Amino acid sequence: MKQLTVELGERSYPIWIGPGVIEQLPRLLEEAGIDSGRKLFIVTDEHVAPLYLDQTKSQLQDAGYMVYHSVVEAGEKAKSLAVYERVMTEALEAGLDRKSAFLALGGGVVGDLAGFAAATYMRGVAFVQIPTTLLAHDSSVGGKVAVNHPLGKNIIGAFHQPRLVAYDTEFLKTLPPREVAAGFAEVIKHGLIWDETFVTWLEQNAEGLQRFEHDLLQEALLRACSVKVAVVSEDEKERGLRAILNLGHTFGHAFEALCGYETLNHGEAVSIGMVAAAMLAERLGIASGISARTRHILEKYRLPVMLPHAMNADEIIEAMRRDKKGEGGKLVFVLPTAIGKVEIRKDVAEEPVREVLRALQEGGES
Ligand SMILES: NC(=O)c1ccc[n+]([C@@H]2O[C@H](COP(=O)([O-])OP(=O)(O)OC[C@H]3O[C@@H](n4cnc5c(N)ncnc54)[C@H](O)[C@@H]3O)[C@@H](O)[C@H]2O)c1
Ligand SMILES: O=C(O)C(=O)C[C@@H](O)[C@H](O)[C@H](O)COP(=O)(O)O
Ligand SMILES: [Zn+2]
Repeated sequence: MKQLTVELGERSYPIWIGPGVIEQLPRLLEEAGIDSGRKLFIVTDEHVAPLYLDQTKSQLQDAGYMVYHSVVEAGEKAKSLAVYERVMTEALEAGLDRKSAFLALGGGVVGDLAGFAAATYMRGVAFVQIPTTLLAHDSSVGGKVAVNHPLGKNIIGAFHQPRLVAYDTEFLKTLPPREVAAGFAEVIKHGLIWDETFVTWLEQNAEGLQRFEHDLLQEALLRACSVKVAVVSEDEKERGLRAILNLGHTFGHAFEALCGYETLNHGEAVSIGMVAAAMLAERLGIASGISARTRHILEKYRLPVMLPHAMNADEIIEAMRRDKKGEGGKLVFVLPTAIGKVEIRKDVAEEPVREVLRALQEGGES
């Protein structure tokens, strides 16, 4: 197993990646200062629970922890205030105190939800990420935790860093193909914002990576997580640099919200959003020839590059004006200037954005 470290002074923490990490969990918890004898509260979802909850729970119980759990519905709908309230009720009923810890066993939905519960339970308790999706190489690192509001993605949230990320890559073997593709959207994003050589490597190894060939998968996760680690270690609370991790997300979050968090999953919405960002950059004259390559790599990973059905442009723009990166309702985008390089553009005019939205629904551009 390999280790990366998020460097945040006294809140620094390790990310352990590899097959069999879960068997080391009790030791890793001890090393993170979460001693046996404490109460642990695992939040997981209805797909992950039958696969990995018993195994995880019994290892922790054998090591002397008192373990409780909550199983939430699968999918984005669980990132809601209603589900958050239920999780809090169950944690209170289990008698969790300030020395207890929340463990997120699942994908980004469970990670964001459990993390927000941990950030707010008795004003904040310890939190551990045990990611089970490919996409969660991104969501489990960096401490952004949140639930959604019908009017906006991740609007109710906090920054609350985990004490530890324990990423057992064996868990990925049961992921459905659609979720594998969604995970690659954020892997590709980490290349597009930071490192053209990583993008080229992802293009060259697309088949082997999608078959989850061990060495390739390990390398992809380490390279993608390293980008996230570098950015978060420099700008934990998104005062500046961290916003680059939002490539494709101004568009993507609006698409997700307007689908009622149903038709498109996060990775798919970000995929279309990254194509939109590349097209917008070309229209604004800050990049050329990048949208075709962006579209091409995403298609290689079986990701959508067009909106699946008609969406109202006024509503998309209204949702984008509520994006957390913006001030005073201005349209703010992370835009590529080349493959591997991005910049943040504040106060983008509406017309080029509308043109891009039209092209995304009508057949795109060559
Ligand atoms: N906090 C962050 O920095 C950050 C970063 C990226 C994304 N996110 C958030 O993450 C969420 C998306 O995460 P996701 O794509 O992991 O979605 P998810 O958590 O909904 O998981 C996707 C699906 O896969 C199932 N699943 C999970 N692990 C499995 C496994 N090992 N085997 C079989 N099925 C499994 C789940 O039950 C679910 O149906 C979004 O809400 C997004 O906003 C947060
Ligand atoms: O960690 C970050 O910062 C990111 O932007 C990573 C994104 O992939 C992720 O979807 C994040 O939750 C978006 O954050 P938000 O602040 O735009 O809600
Ligand atoms: Zn994302």
